[in-house]
Amino acid sequence: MEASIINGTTIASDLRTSIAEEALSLTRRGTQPGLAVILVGEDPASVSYVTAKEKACDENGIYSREIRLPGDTSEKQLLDIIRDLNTDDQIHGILVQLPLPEHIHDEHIIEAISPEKDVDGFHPVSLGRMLQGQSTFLPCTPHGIIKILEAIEFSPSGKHVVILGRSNIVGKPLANMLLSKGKWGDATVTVCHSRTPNLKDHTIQADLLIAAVGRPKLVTEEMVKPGAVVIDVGTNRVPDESKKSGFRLVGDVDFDAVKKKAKAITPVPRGVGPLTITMLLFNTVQSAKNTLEKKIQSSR
Ligand SMILES: Nc1nc(=O)c2c([nH]1)NC[C@@H]1CN(c3ccc(C(=O)N[C@@H](CCC(=O)O)C(=O)O)cc3)C=[N+]21
Repeated sequence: MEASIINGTTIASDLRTSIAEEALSLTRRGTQPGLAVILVGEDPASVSYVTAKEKACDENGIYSREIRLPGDTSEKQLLDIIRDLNTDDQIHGILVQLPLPEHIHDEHIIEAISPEKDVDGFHPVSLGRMLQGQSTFLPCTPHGIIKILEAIEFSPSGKHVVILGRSNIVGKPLANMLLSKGKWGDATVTVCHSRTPNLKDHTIQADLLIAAVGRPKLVTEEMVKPGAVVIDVGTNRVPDESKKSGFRLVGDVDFDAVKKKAKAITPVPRGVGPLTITMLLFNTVQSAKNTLEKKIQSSR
């Protein structure tokens, strides 16, 4: 039997309905959630992601402020802008689109964002809180993957999950979430990476296989256990002359072959991507809620 194709767009739009309701309710109470998106340079992929994030804000009643800076912006200039946003009452979330130009250190920028506005969940404070199971902003892509698992009613508890990729934004935080105690954790987790020999020996054991490495068709049919759930986080742009844009988006999984073997699989596009943006909206609304809560506390 062929795998069911998980529709990320549908799952995302269901979640966005309640996010938009919360945003409206906060707005009525005088605190419209606001997101600042900073883009340095003109990388076409980054430009299109940033545009998608702003559109999603508009559609769900979240104020968005786009800050586009030239590619030769200095680290100091960028840090000054972040410091202003940290104390800006209209802004509850700050997102600096990665990757940044070579001359800017990602870590310096991420650490300058107030953890209270770190809606990407990349700040060391956010990651530390997550590691200890404290409440915090969860990184959007791993959190989105958990939402997909909830939607398809796949509980990772007691299952063997194999993650391909050890990035700070997907592989590492996701491994931690699936490992943590509770319904959407309690998994046995294996993390593989570019130095793992014999990948297939690991992937073939996976009840849940998650590919987040950025290599088209890395995951082939023979690497997948029959009946596994496969989540494809890859967003690789490959040249395609038949497209107006000149490229096509593909994941890390050989979709057409693997769908014959898996129980369920996410496509690219319209798989994980829409959930990533949704969880960014979720965190921004949560941050506005925290702000309002503090306002109420201090006026008592
Ligand atoms: N500070 C920061 N935070 C991020 O969250 C962040 C980042 N930097 N840098 C780049 C990556 C990538 N990323 C995506 C978000 C949405 C889609 C998405 O919605 N994709 C659509 C299609 C998009 C298209 O067609 O171009 C889909 O898969 O259906 C993809 C990728 C967020 N990132």
